[in-house]
Amino acid sequence: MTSLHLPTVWASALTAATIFFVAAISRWLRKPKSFSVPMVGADSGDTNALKARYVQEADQLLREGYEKFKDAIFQVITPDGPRVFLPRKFAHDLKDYNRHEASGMKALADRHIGHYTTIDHESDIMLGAIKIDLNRNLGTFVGDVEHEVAYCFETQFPPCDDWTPIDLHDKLLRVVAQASARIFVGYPMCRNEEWLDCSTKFALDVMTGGEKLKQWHPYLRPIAQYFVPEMTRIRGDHQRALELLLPELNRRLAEPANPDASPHNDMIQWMQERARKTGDKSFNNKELANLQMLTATAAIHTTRLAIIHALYDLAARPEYVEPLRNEILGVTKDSKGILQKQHLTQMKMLDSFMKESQRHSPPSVATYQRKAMIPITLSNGFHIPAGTIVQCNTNILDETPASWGDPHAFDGFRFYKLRNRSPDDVNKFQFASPTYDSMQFGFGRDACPGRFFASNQIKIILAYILSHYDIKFQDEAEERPKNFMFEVNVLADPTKLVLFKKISR
Ligand code: HEM
Repeated sequence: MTSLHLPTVWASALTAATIFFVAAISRWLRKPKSFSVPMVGADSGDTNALKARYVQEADQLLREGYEKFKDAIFQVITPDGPRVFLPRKFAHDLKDYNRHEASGMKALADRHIGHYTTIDHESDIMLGAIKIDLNRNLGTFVGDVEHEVAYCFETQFPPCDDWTPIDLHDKLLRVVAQASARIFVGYPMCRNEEWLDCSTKFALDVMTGGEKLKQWHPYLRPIAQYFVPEMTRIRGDHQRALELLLPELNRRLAEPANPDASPHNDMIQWMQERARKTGDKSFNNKELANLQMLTATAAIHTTRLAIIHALYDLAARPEYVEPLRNEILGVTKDSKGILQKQHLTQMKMLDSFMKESQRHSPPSVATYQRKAMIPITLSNGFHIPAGTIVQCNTNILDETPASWGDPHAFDGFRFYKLRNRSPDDVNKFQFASPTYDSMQFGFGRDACPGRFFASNQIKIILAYILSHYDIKFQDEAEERPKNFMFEVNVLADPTKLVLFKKISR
């Protein structure tokens, strides 16, 4: 017996020793390049402690940078080396460069070592389908999404006849994924369990796999990727997505051609039409499946997080429930509770609450990040060499304009009041309006193209919850749970449960 197992034991020991040895060399080989700007926390002199602080409390480091250096550019030590943070005003300089000169997508891809995690894939077809087709059709599928949301709550949520604890991270992942899939891949694919599983897990594999692979020196990553399980899964996810989509694509192919109108109005259709019109020869079913995964990755987790933040804010501030519920009932009263596009536009209090929630809990404290694809010189003379990633310090609440009121208070109807100030302000303060003072969706021509869709999805889901459930924390006096940071990303506390109870009618 023992002799039979010896080779296995030796092989495992050798593999472990090799991994340890290669990882040690990997750390030793890494020589971070510094920039000639002041560094936050330099006086502490403890580089490892600074790196750990960046991972767990980047928001505080950026605040320290803001307080110490105010209008000046500074750098922060991170596990990936020093990173340059620009005061928010430099977003004005950067927005004049096009996406091939200063790229948000490339910055994101680099962050998650997109060459390996497969997200370094910029596609005009995908961007066009989101920026143009999705936004143009927003009004037409409010009812479809609402229907899918209702179906999801009926099938995925417990009855909630009495107060029932709900893990929002888990349940809302399903609701958002399915409601988004209704528009991305259409019905009945949006109810395909395997598709939902594949399209939601892919993003998690990209995040986790990327972080694990980043521990290795770039020279070693081509080999190290085979030691990271998530990297293997990512390769499998693409194949699985294609296999799952194929029956749907073949079913559509077999349908009789309709020269007047396609029976489908979804992202599959828009992507295929764009490829046909542009004659893009590289577009095939495999590429379509990849683009669907990328779209889901950009859409689902961001939207889910915004809803969780809003529900935490609502559970901690129950005084907002009644006015919001009244607004929803009021705007839908003539349509027997069935939502239409104009109802979403009319939900101005809800829109304001969402925006205030996002102001306090943005997706990231540095939402404006760009990779310089060419050398760039900022208006103060600071030179950004090609290949460098810079980001703006976009979430310093003290920089809020004085006319917005107390910058640190949570005022759920802050933007509702601002919108009512004058006709010019009606659009400026909407949830989906990125401005210099409100960069949660980025800024300029490359600001998030999915923000209008996200705004609708969030409203539909929150309106459903407010109309069907009461919600509260276990301990009613409980404060809003503190957010967690992972580097510059702001995450909602994943341990917190919210109690739901069906409203009796
Ligand atoms: C609450 C939900 C969402 C938030 C907070 C969010 C946030 C962001 C941010 C901050 C950016 C970077 C913008 C910049 O650097 O200027 C971005 C880019 C992007 N988002 Fe979103 N997003 C959300 C939902 C969505 C949805 C639903 C989709 C797809 C339907 C989407 C697709 C994209 C794409 C494709 C980009 C890259 C745009 C480009 O580089 O031109 N996002 N998003």
